[in-house]
Amino acid sequence: MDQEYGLLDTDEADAPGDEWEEIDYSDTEADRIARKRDREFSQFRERIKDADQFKVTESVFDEATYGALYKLVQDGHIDAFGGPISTGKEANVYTALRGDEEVAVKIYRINASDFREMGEYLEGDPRFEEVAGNKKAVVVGWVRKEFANLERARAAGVRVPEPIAVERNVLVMEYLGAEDGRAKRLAEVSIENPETAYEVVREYMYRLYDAGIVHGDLSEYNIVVQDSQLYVIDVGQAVTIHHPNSEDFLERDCENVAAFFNRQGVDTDGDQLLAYIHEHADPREE
Ligand SMILES: Nc1ncnc2c1ncn2[C@@H]1O[C@H](COP(=O)(O)OP(=O)(O)OP(=O)(O)O)[C@@H](O)[C@H]1O
Repeated sequence: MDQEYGLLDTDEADAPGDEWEEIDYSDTEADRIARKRDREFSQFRERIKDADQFKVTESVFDEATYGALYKLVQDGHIDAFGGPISTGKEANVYTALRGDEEVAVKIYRINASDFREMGEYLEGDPRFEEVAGNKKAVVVGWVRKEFANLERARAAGVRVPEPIAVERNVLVMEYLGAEDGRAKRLAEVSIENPETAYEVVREYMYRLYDAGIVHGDLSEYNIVVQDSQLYVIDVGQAVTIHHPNSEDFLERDCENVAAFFNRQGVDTDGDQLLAYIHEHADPREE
């Protein structure tokens, strides 16, 4: 790990001498605790704002995002921030430390997110019925959906990053790495045995569908390789089979995946892959 981490010490406000200046004896104990917490939070926010690794991507953070990061630090899910792994349209992904384990932190930008489109992906999902056309609620629902989809995919036997914590628009998950940084996307590596890789991805697609979900954006860009194993990422937009377009999404995923492996020399196409999944799966209806 040669990544630079900005260590976060949320106890800094406890430094000797710090707590005596502002004591007002008319305060209740609760007032004093609240003021101390406010002070610690603003110090935390200033440190994050000043941190070099966030300067390039500073537009990520609205006030409530600082609050979410602070909560994750206090709850012990993040101890130090590393650098950015990816700056996407809707979310940025950073490395961070949790104890001495490296984790990935995906931060959705409430303002930049195309929440109308996101809202469409929540449609028909019984787990997120209560999320209406409210932008913040949609983004927060989306992140919770990504967390829940990661859990469901894992339970179905699909390799995905282990979800660790979710707080408002921030998701903490297992970091997938290689010797020289983040794990490479399938599109970035030369595949030794495309036939086997195809069979693994086909099995993953079948298992997801059997568990009642469809990825909805599956391609060589959302499958990564760590230690010769394939992992599916970016399951935020994955829908349950209740979604009115779930079959169209499955068909599109099959087209994209089959086209990629076809270019690698595997004799397949979208129709064959779709037929395989339909033939083998008995989707769960919950
Ligand atoms: N858990 C992880 N471990 C390591 N790298 C990750 C992890 N999650 C995401 N990444 C990296 O960050 C990139 C973006 O992640 P992801 O696809 O989840 O976000 P996104 O904002 O939807 O991206 P995009 O806008 O490019 O579709 C991935 O292609 C991958 O390289």
